[in-house]
Amino acid sequence: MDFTTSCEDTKWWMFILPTLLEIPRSCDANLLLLFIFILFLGYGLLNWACSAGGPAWKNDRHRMGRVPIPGPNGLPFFGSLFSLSSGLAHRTLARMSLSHAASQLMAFSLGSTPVVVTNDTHIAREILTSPHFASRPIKESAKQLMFSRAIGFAPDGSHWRMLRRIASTHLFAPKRVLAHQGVCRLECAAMLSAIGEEQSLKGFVQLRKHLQAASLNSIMEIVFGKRYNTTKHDNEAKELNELVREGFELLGAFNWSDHLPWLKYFYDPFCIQARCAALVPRVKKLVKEIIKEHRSEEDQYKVKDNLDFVDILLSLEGEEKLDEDDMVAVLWEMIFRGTDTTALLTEWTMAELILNPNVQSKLHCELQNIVQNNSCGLITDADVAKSPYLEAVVKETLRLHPPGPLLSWARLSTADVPLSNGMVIPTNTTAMVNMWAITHNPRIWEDPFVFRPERFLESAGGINVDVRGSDLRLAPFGAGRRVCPGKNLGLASVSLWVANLVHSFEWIENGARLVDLSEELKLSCEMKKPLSSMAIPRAKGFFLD
Ligand code: HEM
Repeated sequence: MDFTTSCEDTKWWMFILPTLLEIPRSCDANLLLLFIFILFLGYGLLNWACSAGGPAWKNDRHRMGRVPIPGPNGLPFFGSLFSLSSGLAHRTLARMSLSHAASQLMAFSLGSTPVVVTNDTHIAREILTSPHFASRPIKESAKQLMFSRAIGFAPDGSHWRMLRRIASTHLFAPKRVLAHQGVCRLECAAMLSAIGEEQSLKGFVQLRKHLQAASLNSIMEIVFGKRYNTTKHDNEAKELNELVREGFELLGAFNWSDHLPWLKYFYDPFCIQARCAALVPRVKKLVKEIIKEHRSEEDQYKVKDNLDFVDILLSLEGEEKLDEDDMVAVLWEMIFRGTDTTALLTEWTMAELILNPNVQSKLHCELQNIVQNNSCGLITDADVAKSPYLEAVVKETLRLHPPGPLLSWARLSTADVPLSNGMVIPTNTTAMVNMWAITHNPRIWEDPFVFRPERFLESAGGINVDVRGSDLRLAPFGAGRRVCPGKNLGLASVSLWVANLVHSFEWIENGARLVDLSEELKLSCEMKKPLSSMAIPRAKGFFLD
């Protein structure tokens, strides 16, 4: 059936509708309103009925290429909003793609937002590396929380390129990541000590809060040059913790009015606008205070050898010089992005190691062999680099539990983009890559739901996959020019922490609270039930100094 013709053929009804309804000239306001409503409804129903992909794909936008993009119609006006506003969107989308035979590309509507999603490595590469997908759609909360001025949401252009260059050179370059490892090691030692204490006091450990404290402290030291004691009563640390948590909640919340713009005048169930408006002045106050402290030591950053990111931003000259609000946005984003992902990836890894004690013992053995002659007790970055099994364990966790199953932040097309499969993604379309569906595809990964690090060990017949964006079978950090700039820092921190956690303790399932791998999708995908486990010290005392 040709939908185009049927659509055009039916539209003439809208023009004779008033005659059919025989509206008298003197109709009262109520009748007029009813008439407008019927017209609106009729128009919505027509658009919905005629477009694969739902109401946002009206005017046959899904048919712009040689091959039309398949997808569900969803509901009139709302499209697939109800299916995707809660729960695990990556799993729902994977199911929807399957039922519409749309694994290469599926079109759907989130209210008035046209969206495509792919589960295919080739199409994913085309989207992620296309210069016409180098911008992102921005949520209202992200805009209000100043993220449009920072790297993650800044539109493709000279400002974004400059920010990225500054961050890549001064924060994420391999030399800088190596320099940051001293900080991560310090935080790691403090974390091990706190874990040992909790185990001896309670007989079990709730790991998440230790990981969150370690990652927040590390990133604070790298970015602000400040070390907080989040476990003690430090008011600034408490305030910072609250700001980060509130920000996560606001950015992670599904905001209906992002997709139904008219709704913001009537309905804001999570009070997102009001909460953002209350959060921004608190963030500005805290970050500006830190900038002020750095300014008062201005001549020092010219002679300090280990500069933090505030020092770097303050030292910029000429066209690179940022105004204070831009600096606040960039610094705030780094704290934000650097805290959550590393902590939750470490938690997932430890959960898998507890459920797979044979993998944990094998990893422990390898680490033991590496650090035989190491007297300091802690595993160092140099040791980590010698452990292929550790690398395989982290990769396997990234495959089974990618922290951003839909690559966290989507992309936006800035032109009509023809794909190699004959489909065309029209301009102004939100594009997502379902990395979770790719990493669980049985045609790509044997036994995709089984935790088996050996699949990444060449010595055991496995494959060597680069997770940094060049191989789309496993690209948890995205790919292309907007690939995660913090990937090396993230991987280095997670590897160091996992190595030390396993080297210092034997992790055993807590009989009273079994490990539950249920997911919860917020800004990132985390364990729904925080991990609780027994951590039995392997050697007495060294981490309690
Ligand atoms: C395990 C750790 C991490 C994971 C899994 C992760 C994942 C991601 C993903 C999937 C993206 C989107 C990429 C794309 O669109 O192609 C991203 C972007 C980004 N990430 Fe990460 N990330 C991690 C750690 C970090 C860290 C430690 C930082 C900074 C301290 C960071 C900063 C950023 C920034 C600034 C962007 C936006 C880049 C842009 O739009 O140009 N990430 N990350």
